[in-house]
Amino acid sequence: MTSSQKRPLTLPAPAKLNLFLHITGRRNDGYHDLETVFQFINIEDTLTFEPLAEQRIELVDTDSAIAVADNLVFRAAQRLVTECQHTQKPHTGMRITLTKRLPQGAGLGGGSSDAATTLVGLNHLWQQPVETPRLLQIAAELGADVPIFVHGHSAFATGIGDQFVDVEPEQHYYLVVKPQVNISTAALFADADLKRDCKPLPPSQWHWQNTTNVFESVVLKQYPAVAKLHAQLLNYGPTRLTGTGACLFTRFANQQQAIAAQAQLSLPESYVVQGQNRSSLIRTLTQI
Ligand SMILES: C[C@](O)(CO)[C@H](O)COP(=O)(O)OP(=O)(O)OC[C@H]1O[C@@H](n2ccc(N)nc2=O)[C@H](O)[C@@H]1O
Ligand SMILES: Nc1ncnc2c1ncn2[C@@H]1O[C@H](COP(=O)(O)OP(=O)(O)OP(=O)(O)O)[C@@H](O)[C@H]1O
Repeated sequence: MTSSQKRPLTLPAPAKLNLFLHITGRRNDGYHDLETVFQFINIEDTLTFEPLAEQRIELVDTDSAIAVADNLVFRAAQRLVTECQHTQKPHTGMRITLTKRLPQGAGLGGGSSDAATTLVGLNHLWQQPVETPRLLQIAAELGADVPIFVHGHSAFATGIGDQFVDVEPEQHYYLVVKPQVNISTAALFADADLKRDCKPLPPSQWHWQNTTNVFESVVLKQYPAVAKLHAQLLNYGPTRLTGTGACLFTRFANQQQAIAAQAQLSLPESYVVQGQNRSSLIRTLTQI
């Protein structure tokens, strides 16, 4: 480790939207094959990495709601330590301070992005002990949404959401609204009403009009509060669920229109954001 890398390093963990989300089949391992377009947005958690003299991982979490051992940051860091031990690559102890800003259970991938920033950040600080293809495998073991944040570019994804063809969707503004409901990802994937037989689309042929989020109809049926918000937002522009929810996002041509809609509506938690085709993590790392 060079002397400059002994200083604390702060890296972003941005959120994503699923611009659409189809299920093309059910697999034998309990997971589903998906088709989705991931686009990053400019709201993020941050993680600060400070090397420690001792060989241990310490997590300082400003959101005490998640037990340290369950936190995806801690699990990702421990997983990378194990990988370095197996391959006899050098690594040092680290204090990681997580500052949460992204809502949880939102379909914005906050926990997954925190895990990816941990993998990428530690791999950077430890002088790249793990090659990118292996880092992507480790990411997928931590959660289906983690690999896209390691990849760091908007992509049409297949597999469990871990096989990528880069795309450049228009960088619209979105009003992202978090309804006050808690939705279980695993329960929604198990729902009997879920459409699981979408016809595969070539990556170049997806657009808003010929796609949907297959979870949307299930969520709107089960959660009247989300259905009501969805109906209100539709008056302002195309509106869709991200991931398995709970967040809805409405597309706008410019920031002013999104801010005006946010001001007119009496919303729970909401954010005006811009789509980004390179993640803030990758943009930050290329500047270091
Ligand atoms: C819905 C999405 O957010 C779309 O981006 C992701 O597919 C969900 O990714 P995630 O939250 O990282 O999900 P994981 O923690 O890996 O999986 C939670 C549960 O969702 C189900 N699951 C998840 C992803 C997938 N492709 N098929 C599934 O069936 C499985 O039952 C799994 O046990
Ligand atoms: N660092 C973390 N930040 C947020 N959630 C975490 C974290 N570590 C573990 N979790 C757990 O992961 C669950 C999912 O959180 P997350 O914020 O990633 O949801 P999400 O936005 O719905 O993500 P996804 O789109 O991947 O389903 C939470 O219920 C939480 O208990």
